[in-house]
Amino acid sequence: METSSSLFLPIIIAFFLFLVKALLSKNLTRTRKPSSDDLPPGPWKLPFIGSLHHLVGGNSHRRFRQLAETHGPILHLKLGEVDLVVVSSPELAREVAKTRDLCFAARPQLTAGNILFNGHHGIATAPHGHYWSEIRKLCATELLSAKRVKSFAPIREEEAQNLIMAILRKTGSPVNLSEMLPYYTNAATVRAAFGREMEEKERFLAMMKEMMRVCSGFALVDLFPSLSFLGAATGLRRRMKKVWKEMDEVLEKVLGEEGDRRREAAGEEDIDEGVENSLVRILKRVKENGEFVKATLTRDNIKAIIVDMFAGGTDTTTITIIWALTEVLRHPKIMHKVQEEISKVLKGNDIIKDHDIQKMPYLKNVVKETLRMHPPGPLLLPRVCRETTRISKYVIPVGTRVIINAWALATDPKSWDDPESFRPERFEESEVDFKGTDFEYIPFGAGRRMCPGMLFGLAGIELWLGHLLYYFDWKIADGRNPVELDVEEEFGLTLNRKKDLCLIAVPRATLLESPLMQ
Ligand code: HEM
Repeated sequence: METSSSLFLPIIIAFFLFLVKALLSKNLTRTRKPSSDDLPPGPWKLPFIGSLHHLVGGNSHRRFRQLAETHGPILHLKLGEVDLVVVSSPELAREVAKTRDLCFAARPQLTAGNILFNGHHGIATAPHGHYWSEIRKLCATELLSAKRVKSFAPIREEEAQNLIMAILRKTGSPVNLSEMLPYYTNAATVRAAFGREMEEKERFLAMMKEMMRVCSGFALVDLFPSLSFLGAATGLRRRMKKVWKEMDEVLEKVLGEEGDRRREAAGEEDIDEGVENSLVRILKRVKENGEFVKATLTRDNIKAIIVDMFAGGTDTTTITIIWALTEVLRHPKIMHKVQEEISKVLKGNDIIKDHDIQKMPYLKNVVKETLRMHPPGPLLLPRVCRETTRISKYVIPVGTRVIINAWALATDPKSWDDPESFRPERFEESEVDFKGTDFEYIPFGAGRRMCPGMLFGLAGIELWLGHLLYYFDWKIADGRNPVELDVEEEFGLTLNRKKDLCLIAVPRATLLESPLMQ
């Protein structure tokens, strides 16, 4: 949700379009009044835009926390025509994502979801129902299961080594890690999804980027659904259709090639294991064999699922590594402790393997602490109330969008000692985990809609971060001390570091003397 001051121009345009429409029809419709006095409290609202002005001038997770400090841990806001409830305490988050999970298991149906993939859903935007529960089951048992994630270990290791060698080639000059990292994290996802490198990888990744850009914008039409012409007036529909057309072309080609390769391989004893194990192959098998009992899996669904894996997985992975690296560089003692831990585990064998990571609890706690302070999805993904219900003593009308401010929960002094300090050791002293049962810490969400890609994401983050910390020391390009790195944020679809992370890599003996150099 974009909340910069640039929000106002589209609002003003929308306001005038609204007036014109109302005057032409001579039927000035009133904004629906709250259905009951029992709605949660919230800040004062203006006609037409509702509470939108309260979100200007800051990232929304921080604005919501400020509003919660004044009005309490459950807030009601009106964003244009849309009712929004934001919860900011572990007890209320538990009510939404556990006690009344079924009531809040739907996602809002937004313009993007209806245009991209011809309205055929992947996972994240799929309405709660048979299709969604079948695909979630498939994620748990096959697509993103622990066994499948483990089977991708060689891909992760190879891409991690490719990343290290690419950085090594730039020794002495600044490396923009915010630009370089996605290339390798995406390459690993491409290989997991399609079973091999992709001919049109550059084009596909550029399309993914454009798709994320189009979707992260402020979609006015989604806040004023009665003014459906806004989608055309703001050019959003046209941009979405254009992106989808190109993305569809690339995906059609990949799916077609995959079929050709299988036909060629039929009869051969050695069918390529990577292709056999790929996410696309599993999905095509499920489609061909009609393995979904209560729903149909279409070709467009397959494309949407693959795009969801990229959209849900690559940005979140890269951002977490960038934040972890930033925090570790700001805390040299932590850096030293991680390097020592990795050395100890490797015992002179200087190539980090996926399975080594399980013996590195401190590195894992660095990642945990990063996800506490800098969750890539600080507000999780929005849910929609499927039937009128209550949270605490307040009425939540059907159709209300509900957001859990996971960042506020994870930085609340009532739950955390010294929450603003980066201290991985706090997880040595506590049992709190991110598996969706400790509601003060839910960076992957909780309940039925919890992230199905947690294991896949963590496996990459831990391995790549381990590589970056073990094989290099780092300096800031402008000569400042790394402890001075800033932690300024920018929130679009995900919570990014505002400035790109540009560093100079200094290869350590661990790299120069390692088998990677042979
Ligand atoms: C650091 C890594 C990641 C983080 C922090 C993260 C976080 C999240 C969060 C907060 C949600 C919403 C949960 C809710 O509403 O309760 C989510 C949903 C989702 N994530 Fe992730 N994610 C990560 C990696 C991945 C990866 C690697 C994939 C796939 C390969 C993935 C695929 C998805 C999908 C498909 C959903 C939608 C689930 C649904 O609506 O049923 N995520 N993720």
